[in-house]
Amino acid sequence: MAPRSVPEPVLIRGTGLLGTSIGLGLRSAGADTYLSDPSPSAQAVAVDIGAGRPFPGDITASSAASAAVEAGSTDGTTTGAETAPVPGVVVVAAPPDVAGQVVIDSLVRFPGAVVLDIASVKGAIRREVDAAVVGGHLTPAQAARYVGTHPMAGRERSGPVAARGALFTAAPWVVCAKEETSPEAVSVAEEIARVLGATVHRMTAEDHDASVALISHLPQIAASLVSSRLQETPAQSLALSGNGLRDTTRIAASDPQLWVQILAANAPDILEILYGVREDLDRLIATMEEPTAPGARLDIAQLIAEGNAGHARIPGKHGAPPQAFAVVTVIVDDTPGQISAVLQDVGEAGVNVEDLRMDHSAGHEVGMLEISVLPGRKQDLTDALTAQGWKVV
Ligand SMILES: NC(=O)c1ccc[n+]([C@@H]2O[C@H](COP(=O)([O-])OP(=O)(O)OC[C@H]3O[C@@H](n4cnc5c(N)ncnc54)[C@H](O)[C@@H]3O)[C@@H](O)[C@H]2O)c1
Ligand SMILES: O=C(O)C(=O)C[C@]1(C(=O)O)C=C[C@@H](O)C=C1
Repeated sequence: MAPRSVPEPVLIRGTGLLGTSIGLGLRSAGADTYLSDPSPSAQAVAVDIGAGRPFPGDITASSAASAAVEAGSTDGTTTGAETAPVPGVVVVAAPPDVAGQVVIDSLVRFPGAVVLDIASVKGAIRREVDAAVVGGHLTPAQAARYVGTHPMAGRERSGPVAARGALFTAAPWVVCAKEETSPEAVSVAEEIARVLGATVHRMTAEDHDASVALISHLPQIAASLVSSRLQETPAQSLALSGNGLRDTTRIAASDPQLWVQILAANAPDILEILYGVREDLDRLIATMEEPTAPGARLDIAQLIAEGNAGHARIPGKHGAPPQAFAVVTVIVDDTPGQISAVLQDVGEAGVNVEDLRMDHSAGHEVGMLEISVLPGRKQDLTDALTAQGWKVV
């Protein structure tokens, strides 16, 4: 059964982490999805995972591999003889540096379809589409079917194997329409975001790019800079790693290929922020060079306090104001079935899990399951789990 106001079928161009996650989410909402990727293996994995059917015919780069698929000589799922369906929506989930071209190609190739992209930087693609109109490659009516969007959810891994249908649940999803954008295209883009469980935020491409420079691109740079210090670190130092390091470096594992495109496409906005960071860093270095000088400790305290103030402004779950959840930490054996057994008991105690994370301490065969709950429920949960024989710390 099709979700309300998402015209089917939905064609997803680019079946990596994001495209496959969108396919999985839409499929579980009952939508009919087709998949296309110039990498035959990325497309085949996405199909196998259940994100949709292969789109018949070759709409990717005219590579030998895709020609072979058209001739029906690979896995047999696609043949040149099959009639290509007419998509109602095209979701472009290709890397940022080709997303603009794939958007333009989709607007021309599929005359009735709403076309949206989900690339991490919006201004550059908007400018490519506008330039195609000025250059006569697109009509204004074709360009009006395009909506730039950006789900603020992802992972530090790429490719379809890392995909999750629930990736977008409760995440912000930015929709960047222009005055000329057709209202139908905007409502289709917003409905897709909602069907996938996200919360829609409307803004201009310029405001979006300035925002993500700070809330997404700076954190990536910071994680990479911190982690790059670890390259020559002796193993005995790394063995002491705790949550401080893990919390600040998870996204340092991200794909360099993707991030070189994101950072290059948003360089002016990122630079503004980096200048500010450089000032703070210079101030800290000067202070640390003479840590006992009068005022030095106050300077350090101020820097940490400024961090406290900024951190306190990060919104909480579902975009709500930050809320301090209480954490109940349970020690579990590092064996299959332990986490589900704890969660079963949490459910039976009638306590809602607001957040969940698992930590392993180096060299120990146990894990620490951190269950975030509303502060008023902490004691109830601690008592209930202790009564069930769990070790709560
Ligand atoms: N990774 C994240 O956390 C994240 C979050 C939000 C948005 N995005 C955006 O989503 C898009 C995809 O990122 P990803 O993380 O899924 O990357 P990915 O590397 O996992 O997947 C990209 C896929 O696009 C395919 N591709 C390459 N050229 C193509 C073309 N011309 N036409 C169609 N497909 C093509 C690749 O073969 C690959 O399978 C990017 O624009 C990225 O900025 C990423
Ligand atoms: O959490 C992650 O691993 C992400 O990659 C998420 C994240 C982000 O910065 O929030 C990264 C880049 C995307 O454009 C959108 C989302």
